[in-house]
Formats: sequence, C-alpha cells, structure tokens
Amino acid sequence: MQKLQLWERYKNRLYHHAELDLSVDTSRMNFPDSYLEEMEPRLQKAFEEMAELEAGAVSNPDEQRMVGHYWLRAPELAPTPELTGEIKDTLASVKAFASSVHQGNIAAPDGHRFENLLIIGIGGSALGPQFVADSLGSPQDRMKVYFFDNTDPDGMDKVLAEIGPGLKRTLTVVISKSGGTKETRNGMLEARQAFEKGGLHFAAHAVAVTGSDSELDRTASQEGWLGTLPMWDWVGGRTSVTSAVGLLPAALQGIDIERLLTGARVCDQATRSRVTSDNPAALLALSWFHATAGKGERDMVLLPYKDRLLLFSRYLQQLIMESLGKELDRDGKKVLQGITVYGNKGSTDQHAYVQQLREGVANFFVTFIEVLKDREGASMLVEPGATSGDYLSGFFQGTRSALYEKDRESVTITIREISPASIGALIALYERAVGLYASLINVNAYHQPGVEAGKKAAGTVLKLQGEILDMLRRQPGRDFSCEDMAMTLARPEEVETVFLILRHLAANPAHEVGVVPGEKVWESRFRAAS
Ligand SMILES: O=P(O)(O)OC[C@H]1O[C@](O)(CO)[C@@H](O)[C@@H]1O
Repeated sequence: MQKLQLWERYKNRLYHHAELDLSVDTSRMNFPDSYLEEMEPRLQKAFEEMAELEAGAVSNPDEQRMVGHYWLRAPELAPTPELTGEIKDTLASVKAFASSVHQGNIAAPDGHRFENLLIIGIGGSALGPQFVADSLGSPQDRMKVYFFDNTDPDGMDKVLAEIGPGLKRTLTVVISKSGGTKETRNGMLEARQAFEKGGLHFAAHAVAVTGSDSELDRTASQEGWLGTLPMWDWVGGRTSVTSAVGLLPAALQGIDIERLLTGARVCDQATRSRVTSDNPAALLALSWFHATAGKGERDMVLLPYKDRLLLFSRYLQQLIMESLGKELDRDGKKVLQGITVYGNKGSTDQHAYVQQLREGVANFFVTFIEVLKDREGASMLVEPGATSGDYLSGFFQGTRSALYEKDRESVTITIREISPASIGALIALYERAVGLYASLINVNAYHQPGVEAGKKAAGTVLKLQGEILDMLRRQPGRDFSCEDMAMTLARPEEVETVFLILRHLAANPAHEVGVVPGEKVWESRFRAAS
C-alpha cells in the first residue's frame, strides 16, 4: 500500500481516548475494511458474555467461580453490597497500613521506620507487583523493593546479600492467593531463617496477602504477623494486580494507587463500549484474531519503546498465555489454543532479534508501545536538532515501517507518558482484550488446568526423593547406581527420574550424598556420605 493510502487508513482506523490520552492504531494490520462487520456477530456475543461476567455470572464454570477483577476499581459494580463493602474496606486497609508504615506507627522492632520491602510471591502474585514497581519506581520511593519470585536458593541469596544489614528494617509481604504455593512457602521459610540468623523476629517484619483460612493465613495469624489482607476466589492470580496483591506493595513503595485505579477504571469504561470501533480492547482482540487466524498461528512480539515497560511482556506472558493456552474449548472440544507472547524493549531489540523479525520466519505480529513523553524536563541535544528521545522515536517509527514493508503486521499503542494512570489503563486494556478474545475463540480464560499437571509431577519427584534418601540412609555402606536404586525401590520404570534426583542430591551438601563418578555420567554410583 502506498504511503498516502496508508495515511488514509491510519486516520480511518485510529482509536483515541482523550482522557487517557491513549491511542490504538491498527492501520498496519492487513485486514480488509469489511473485517469489523464480518466479525460483528461474534463480537456482540463476546460483549454480552463480558456484561454477564461483570454482573456476577459464574464465568469460570470449571472452578465454579465468578470473575470480578473489574469490580476492584469500581466496587459499586460488584453484584452484592457485601462484596462492594469488602473491596472498599480492603482498599482502605491497604492505604491505612501503608501510611502507618510510612509514618513509623508500624515500625521495625528497633523503632526505626521500615525502609525496605521484600515481596515474596510467584506468577500472578509477583508479576503484576514487579511490573508496577519497575515501571513506576523512582528515587523518591518511600521504600526500596526486592522480590523473591522463585524457589531458587541462589536467587534468594543474591537478594538477601543486596539487602544486607538493611534486613532489620525490611518489611516482608508474602503474597499467595491459595496460600499453599510451594515456591512462595519456601521463600517465606528462607526469609524467616535469614531474619532469625540476624537475631530478628520474622513475625514482626511480616504481612500476608492471601485467601481466607489458607495455610498462609493460618500461619500469619498463629504467629502474630503484622497483618493480613484478603484475596478472594473471584479474582484470578493473573488479574490480581488491582487487588491488595498489587496495591499493597505499590502503596508501600509510595506509588499513587488511587491514580492507578482511576486509570484502570476509565479504561474499563472505554472497553465496555459495544461499538467495536470505539472499544480499544475489542480492536486488540480482533487484531489478534486476524493475525493468528483465531488459532494462535502467529506469535505476539511486544516491543515497548520505553525502558520502564520492560517487564510488561513478562506480565502479559502470564496474562495471555495462562488465560488463552488451553487444550479444550468451553464445549470440551480439543482446540489447542493460545498465543505465544514474548518481547523485551526497543530500540534494544533492534540490535538483537529484529533482524529475524524483518527477514526471517514470518510467524509473528508486533505490538509496539510508544510513549510520547521522553523524560521529566528538557533533554540535551545529542546532535543538532535531535535528542536521545528523538532517536528512540525515530527507531520505533523506522522499525514499524521496515517491518511493514516486508508484510510484517503490527499494532501500535501510544500513551502520552508513564504514570500510575497510564499503567492502570494498560493493565485494564489487556485484561479486557484477553477476556473478549477468549470469548471469540470460545475458551475459558479464567482457569489454568495445565499448570496443575506440573505441580503434581513435582510432588511425585519430591516423594520419590524421600524414598531414595531413606534407602541410602538405611544402607549407608552401599553404593547405588541409578539402576540399582530404581530396582531396589521396585520402581524400574522411574530410573531416569531416580538418576536426575541422585545427581542433584550429590551436587548439594544438604543431604550428604556422595558420588563416585562412572565412565558415563549415568553410571555414577551414589551413597550416603559417612
Ligand atoms: O497466588 P498463588 O496461589 O500462590 O498462585 C501463584 C500462581 O500460581 C498459578 O496458580 C500457577 O501455578 C498462577 O495462576 C498463580 O498466579
């Protein structure tokens, strides 16, 4: 298409929301002008399902749950006065807790204000808080934020080393909706040990965000933690960033959570429109449907031209892939759905994988995110007439056209600046786009049965490890190859798992397992170290 024709298409298609100062440009998606009309019946059905969801329908039937993340920023829309009250009370508690911490009314045991925040959680109980913390952090933050978001011991040691003696002024927020996630439990136990080693009483440094009566809830109340804030079964982990899960860490960091919620609320209003061309989330969902043939046939590459949006692709990876990546549709038909999401930031990626995007396998579409405001205040000129930010903008525009020239399609989202409101709006925009797209492809976006399989398998491995350790200790003088061990445990079919377990045990001192290397690595022999 010629440049002037593209300009006409740009003007015809550009969506702009004046209050949010947010635009969605679908002009570089090559769907025909008739596309919206063709998709209209499916879209109207998706809008209807969304309205039912917002009114309190059990939209996650597999788990028999309502789906209420939109109520978190408009509590008056919750289906019962009790829920409205709970949401409002929780927001008030978040603000009161954060302000008590900032004022030193809730203080470290040495009487000093808490200065650091160690957030422990995983998946939806970490990715949203991490994205918000990273995108909106500044030197003026009220507290310095750290994360344990895995059960990697070395990762935790690294964080603890960074905190160093600051641990005595560290508040720990343990976040788990279910309250039983092992990675988070392990992080909590490791943190507790670090506090105890420093002569500190963990409970006096800890607050929980979790579901009522969960394992974590019970631990927090038995041990007398500083407080517990609720998570509800009608908020999914990956859409929990505007609940206490995201709001408590953000408020403690000093981020204006009211503005974050306002941005989300205004975007929610915009994305409730049943006029497709006037609904930015519907335009995104339609673009995804066009790009992937509604079957995940192409990947979504996220290219924000802003360092502060670096973690957005990681956040969206869970939101989109855990929501859409489903074996079965809502009628039980095998569909193997999903959209693969990856990305980093521009223009950095121009010096990495953009080469393949332009010239290699054409199995993707791009979402560019453009931020108009370069920085607070004026920029220096890096050469006559140009700033660093002008270069960033130039590289964004250059990559968008270079890709389009090669028939690589893209959507561009433009926001004026990075602020609590614009981050709230981006979160709300994608939550709604995912919900609408899930309706278009007829999958349940709100459950995650596939994740359970990995968790169960990990449980089986840990159980087998227990049996192996038991056997090694009962026969301390004996060397076992993995095959001997599998046979002795009467689990010959598990020999590979036995080998992997033994090799890991021998590489770490905790269980005192010794190894005599074999000619081939799998011929090594293992014994309880005497
Ligand atoms: O908040 P929780 O219950 O610890 O769960 C953490 C994450 O684990 C998952 O269930 C996947 O394992 C995610 O959906 C969730 O965000």
